[in-house]
Amino acid sequence: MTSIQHSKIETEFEIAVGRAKDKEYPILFSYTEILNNMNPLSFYSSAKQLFQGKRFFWKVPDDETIIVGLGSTYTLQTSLGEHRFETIQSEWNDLIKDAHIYNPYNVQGTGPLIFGGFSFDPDSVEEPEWSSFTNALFHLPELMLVIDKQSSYLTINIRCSSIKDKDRLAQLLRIKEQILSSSASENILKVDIHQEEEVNPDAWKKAVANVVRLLNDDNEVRKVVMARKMNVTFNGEISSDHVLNHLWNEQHESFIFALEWLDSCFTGASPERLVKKIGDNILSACIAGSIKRDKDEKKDVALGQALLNDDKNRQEHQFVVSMIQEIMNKYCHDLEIAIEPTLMKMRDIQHLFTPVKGTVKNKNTSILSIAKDLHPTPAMGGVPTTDAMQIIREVENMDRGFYAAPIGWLDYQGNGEFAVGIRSSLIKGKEAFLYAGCGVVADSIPEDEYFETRIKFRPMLRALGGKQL
Ligand SMILES: C=C(O[C@H]1C=CC=C(C(=O)O)[C@@H]1O)C(=O)O
Repeated sequence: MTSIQHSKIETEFEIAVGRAKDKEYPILFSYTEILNNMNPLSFYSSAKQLFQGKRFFWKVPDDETIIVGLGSTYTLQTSLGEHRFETIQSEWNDLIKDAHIYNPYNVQGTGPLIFGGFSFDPDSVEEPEWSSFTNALFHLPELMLVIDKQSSYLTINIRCSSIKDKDRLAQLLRIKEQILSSSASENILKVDIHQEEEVNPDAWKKAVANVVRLLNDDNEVRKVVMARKMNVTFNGEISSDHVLNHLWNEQHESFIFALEWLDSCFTGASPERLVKKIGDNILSACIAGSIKRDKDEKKDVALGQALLNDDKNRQEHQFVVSMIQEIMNKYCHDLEIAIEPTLMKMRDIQHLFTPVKGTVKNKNTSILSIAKDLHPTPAMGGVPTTDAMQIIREVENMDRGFYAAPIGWLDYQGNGEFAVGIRSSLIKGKEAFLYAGCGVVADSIPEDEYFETRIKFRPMLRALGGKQL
């Protein structure tokens, strides 16, 4: 940054401090500038010692938007389950209400933005690995890189109350210079797997069989998504840096995310967008119904055709379409939902996919309201939702934590995007906890569902250096 730009940021900072003094409470100062090209993984890794525990990474399919955050000038969180979406929205509104924002670029993601996620079920019994995560957790980063269609932008955020906070600004500017001049990237797996363990697979298959029985006996409950866990231990501390590198190299079609919090990192490569809101435009996606891939192209096409024509998978998928359609109709006009699903092909698996598009009826609708109403879709919970959630609590015997729940960002202009945190794991010290689930309906076969979840573990397991299941 040149000295002229330095003085510009200082001038803007002083305006923010002046406002904080007038208001007699801290004010958010946010300053965005354009950068020369910056490798997002280097950005994530380069100031690791300073920011570890408070970093995030977000990349959408085909690399169109990448957002990387370092540090947290403010952490928004709530341990309460009730009103957690509203709590985050109102805290965020309070933060940006009087903010002093310098952002001359009309580019998605630039300017102040919070990144984070929610737990799947606030009423589930907490397991120790998730103890530091609350029911909603978002970072407002101190330094943030946004890459949008090849251009890079840097946003600095500071909550300031007096001119003394200029020291933090000076520090962040120094750190920024160091980051921009370094080319740190940690792409080599430095630790080895000590042990890989699928947690109680036989008990899980029995639980699936019990749920299938229940679905056949009960006229009300139609679908329950059942998930299971793998525990992987390493001979050293595992870091999200190299895991992200692997995911990026291998999962181009996915949303790649990492949310660090203290000693843990929730990370994954999800195919599934929950909701995106840019201006008045809303996007969502119905993804449910799965089959494996085959290296032989002809066999792969045949598998895809079999999936498209399979009644059980079409039923699983239709539950998701109906629910998302109902919710989106509440918020949107001009709703467009394809009549027939198509195939979404990922490296390890293919899914039935129906895209959803609409225009928001009320300009002031918060993306968090839509996310709240959509969560959990029948691709993550079941039908009807309340019964399915209760069954999951009773039979799954596991704390899903942030797995299968909304993860993503929202900005100061009401834009944002959330995916569902599947194909994911929680990394903590020398351990990683991997999660995978599948839709169980009346004619599900437990052994097939078990095999499907094995496939769904693969992207994460490979990124961690594990043996192919
Ligand atoms: C719950 C998961 O997948 C969901 C998303 C796509 C397809 C699914 C299925 O075919 O069952 C699941 O509903 C998971 O990957 O852990």
